[in-house]
Amino acid sequence: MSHESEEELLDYSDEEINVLPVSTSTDGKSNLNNNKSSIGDDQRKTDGSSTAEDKKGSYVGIHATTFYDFLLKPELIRAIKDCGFEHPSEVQQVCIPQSILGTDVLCQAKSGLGKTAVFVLSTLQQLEPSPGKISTIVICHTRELAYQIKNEYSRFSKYMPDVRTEVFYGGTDIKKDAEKLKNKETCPHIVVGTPGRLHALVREKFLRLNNIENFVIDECDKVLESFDMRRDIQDIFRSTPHQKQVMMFSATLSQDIRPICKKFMQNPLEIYVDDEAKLTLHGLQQYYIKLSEAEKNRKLSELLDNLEFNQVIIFVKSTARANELNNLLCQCNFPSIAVHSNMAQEERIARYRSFKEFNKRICVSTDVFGRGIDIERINLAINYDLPNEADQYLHRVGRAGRFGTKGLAISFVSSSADEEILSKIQDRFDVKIEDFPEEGVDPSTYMNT
Ligand SMILES: Nc1ncnc2c1ncn2[C@@H]1O[C@H](COP(=O)(O)OP(=O)(O)OP(=O)(O)O)[C@@H](O)[C@H]1O
Repeated sequence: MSHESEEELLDYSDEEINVLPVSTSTDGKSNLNNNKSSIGDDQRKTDGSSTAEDKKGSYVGIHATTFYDFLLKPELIRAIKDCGFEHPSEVQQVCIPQSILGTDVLCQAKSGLGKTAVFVLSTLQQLEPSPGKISTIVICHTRELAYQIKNEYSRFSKYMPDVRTEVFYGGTDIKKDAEKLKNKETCPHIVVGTPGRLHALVREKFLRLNNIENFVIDECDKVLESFDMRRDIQDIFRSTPHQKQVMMFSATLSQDIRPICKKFMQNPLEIYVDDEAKLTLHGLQQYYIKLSEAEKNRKLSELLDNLEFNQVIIFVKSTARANELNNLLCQCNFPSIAVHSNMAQEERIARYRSFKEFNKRICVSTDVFGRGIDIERINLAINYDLPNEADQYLHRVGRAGRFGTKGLAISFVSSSADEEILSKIQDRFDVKIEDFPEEGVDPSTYMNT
C-alpha cells in the first residue's frame, strides 16, 4: 500500500468525533446528544502516534481499528477477509459502530472510500432473515449502481446462505419482479433498486414494505434533488413502518439538501465534510487541456496512444456523442465500449459487466457512470465534455483513484462556460488543476503498482 493510501486510514480527533460505543435506549436508537461529526484530513495524525490530545474516543495509530473491533457476525468477518479488506477506512470507523446499533445516519465522505460497505455490513449485521419478510430497502439513482450494490450484498452475505437480495429497476419485465416477490421461497430479505421501479412495485402492491427495518438511500443528494425521484421516495417511505433505521450517503451533501434528508430521519449521526477542500482525492492528479471543439478527437486519440493506463472512462454530455465517439474509437481500433441510458437495459448491464471484467479498456459514458460506479482498474478519467456542475466533476473524477489509490484526470476545456466551471471547481474544492504538461506525465506518478 502506498504511503498516501495509508494516510487515508489514519485516526481522528475526539474533539470532532465520538466513536466510542454509545449508550442506547430501549428502541436501539443512539442517545448521543451531539450526533454531528466531520471527517477531514486535518483531524488525522500523520505518524500514528499518541499525543496529549489523544483522549477518550480517538483512534490511535494507523491500524488501531480492525473489522474485528466492530464485533460483527463471524460470517461477515469471513466475507470481509475474502474481499481482502484489512482495515476499515475512516468513514467505516466512524459510522459502522453506530449504524449497527440502528442509529439513523446521514453521511458525507469523499469518493471511493467505502461508504457502500458501511450500509451493506451494518444492515447484514442487523438482519435476521425470515421467509417472506423484506427487512432492508436500498435505493439509488441508476440501474447499474443498483446492480453493483446488489453484488456487494452478495459478496458480503456469502456465508449467510439464508439471506436473499434482489435488485429491481426499470427497463425490465415488472411481472418477473412481481413473481419473485409473491413467492415466499424467492422473496428477498434485502431489496435494492431505483426509485421509479420500486415505486411502481409498491403502487401495484407487489412490494410490501410493512416489515422494513432499514431504509437506505445511496447518492442521496442526487436522488432527493430530482423532483420525480423525491416524489417516488416519499411514497415508498410512507409505505414503511414509522420505526426503522434510515441511512443516507453521498460524497456531496450541500447545505440545502441536508434538511431535506433529515426530514426522513430521527436524531441521525451526521457526518459532513464541511471544508470542501477535504473532498479532494490526494492520489489523483488533475489537469486540463484548452482546445477547440474540433481538436478534441485528435487530442483524445493522442492521449490514448501515449498515456499508460489500466482502464479509462471518458465522459461526454449526451448519448449521441457517446455513440459517435465510441464508433470513432472503435474504427481506430481502440478497445472501446459505450454506456448510456439510451440502450436496452440488458445491453446496459452487459456492457457494465464487460467493462468491469476488463474485456474492454476504454468506456465512453454519459453521467450514467458519473457517480457511485466502482471499477477498480480505472486509473484515468477524461472529461471529453466538462460537466456543468462542480459537484458532478468531483464524482466523475472520483471514478479513478478508488480507495486511496493513484489516478489521473484530464478535462478538455473548449468554451468560456468550461472555463467558468473549471475555476468554480478549483475554488470550491481548493484543488489546483494545471495545464497538462507538453511532455506528458510520468506514469509512475499515477499508475498503481
Ligand atoms: N476497508 C476496505 N479495505 C479495502 N477496500 C475497501 C474497503 N472498503 C471499501 N473498499 C473498496 O473500495 C472501493 C470503493 O468503495 P465504495 O464504492 O463503497 O466507495 P464510495 O465511498 O461509495 O464512493 P463513491 O462516493 O464514489 O460512490 C470498492 O472497490 C470497495 O470494495
